[in-house]
Amino acid sequence: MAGSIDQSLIASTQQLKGRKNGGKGKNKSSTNLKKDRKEMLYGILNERNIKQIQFGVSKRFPTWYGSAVYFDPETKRLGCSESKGQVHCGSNDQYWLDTLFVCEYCFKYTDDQTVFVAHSAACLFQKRAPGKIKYKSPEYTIRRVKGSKYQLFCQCLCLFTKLYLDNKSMYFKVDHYEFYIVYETGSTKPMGFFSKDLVSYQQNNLACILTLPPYQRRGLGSLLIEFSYKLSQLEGVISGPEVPLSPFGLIGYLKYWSQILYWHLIEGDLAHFDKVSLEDLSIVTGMRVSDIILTLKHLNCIGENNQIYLQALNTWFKSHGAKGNWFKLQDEYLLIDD
Ligand SMILES: CC(=O)SCCNC(=O)CCNC(=O)[C@H](O)C(C)(C)COP(=O)(O)OP(=O)(O)OC[C@H]1O[C@@H](n2cnc3c(N)ncnc32)[C@H](O)[C@@H]1OP(=O)(O)O
Repeated sequence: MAGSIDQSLIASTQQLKGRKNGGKGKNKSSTNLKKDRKEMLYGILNERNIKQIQFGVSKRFPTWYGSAVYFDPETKRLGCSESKGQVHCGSNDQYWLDTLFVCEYCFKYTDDQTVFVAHSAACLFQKRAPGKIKYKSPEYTIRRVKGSKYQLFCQCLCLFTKLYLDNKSMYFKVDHYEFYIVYETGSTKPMGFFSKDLVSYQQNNLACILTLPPYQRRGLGSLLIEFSYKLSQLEGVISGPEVPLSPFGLIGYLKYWSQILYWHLIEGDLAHFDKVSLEDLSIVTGMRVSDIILTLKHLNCIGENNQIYLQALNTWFKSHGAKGNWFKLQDEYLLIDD
């Protein structure tokens, strides 16, 4: 049964590769052909085409964005066109599919509920999550999953992510990425992740981050961002996320960066300095100077000549009541030995 889910994915991957390597489009102008290819490759769609996700047996939620990558472009059917699943909407309808069933352990997908139920009961990742534990507190565990080792898992995760993130489009070439996946300690259900490009020329510490919709606004995004900085600091690099950030990415990062800057300037190691430069802040926090400036501007705490207004920073923090609970990550639970 699980094999049927695999076939679905593999079929759509092959179709995509076929397009990338030449496609068909015999009578189309080269501009249209280029546009078609790009859309196929990145799954770009202007509107949502899958109405909702059945995630595991008990969670159901809407998609945020469309993605063509799951589908055969001609039939708009999932993966290969032999699917016996749902009747797909007509070409005038917004939705190509009403419900995509996604395994909450491995992210394999199908449009056939029977296949899904059988797979859910047998999924190997339900018993044992992939990858190596890099952080384990009583509350949360973060595992590093190498794209080169768990290719299908990472590809399925990337495909799923596209439904919640418009501006990132890496699905199949996962070999050069590592994925850091957060679980509740003792559970094998992924709650969120970030990916990291192993050959990032900009030395980004994070390529893409997603907290799965049922688990958002619990501090997991902040935990993962903090972990990404911990990794880059251990590597001895000043770093930050790949840009552009999505609107939610920007909100999340600004909140995290504001807290970090506040802590270092008001409570931490820089609190007793008379004068602090942006470079000092960058060294201490591991943040890029550009991200520090962006954050201080957002907080209205930076003047001409990059002078930092500590009083304004204090006022901002008092009004936002974010005292205490500065760091979500606890160093004693880190398991980073390689
Ligand atoms: C480099 C990149 O990858 S950019 C792409 C970022 N990813 C995405 O846009 C994918 C879809 N979005 C998400 O997955 C999530 O919204 C994330 C990853 C951005 C944040 O994940 P979460 O686990 O919800 O973050 P967390 O709970 O730590 O929230 C951090 C802060 O972000 C802000 N925030 C997060 N979600 C929202 C929201 N829906 N509305 C308003 N503010 C929000 C809040 O300030 C929040 O703090 P608070 O809850 O104390 O007020």
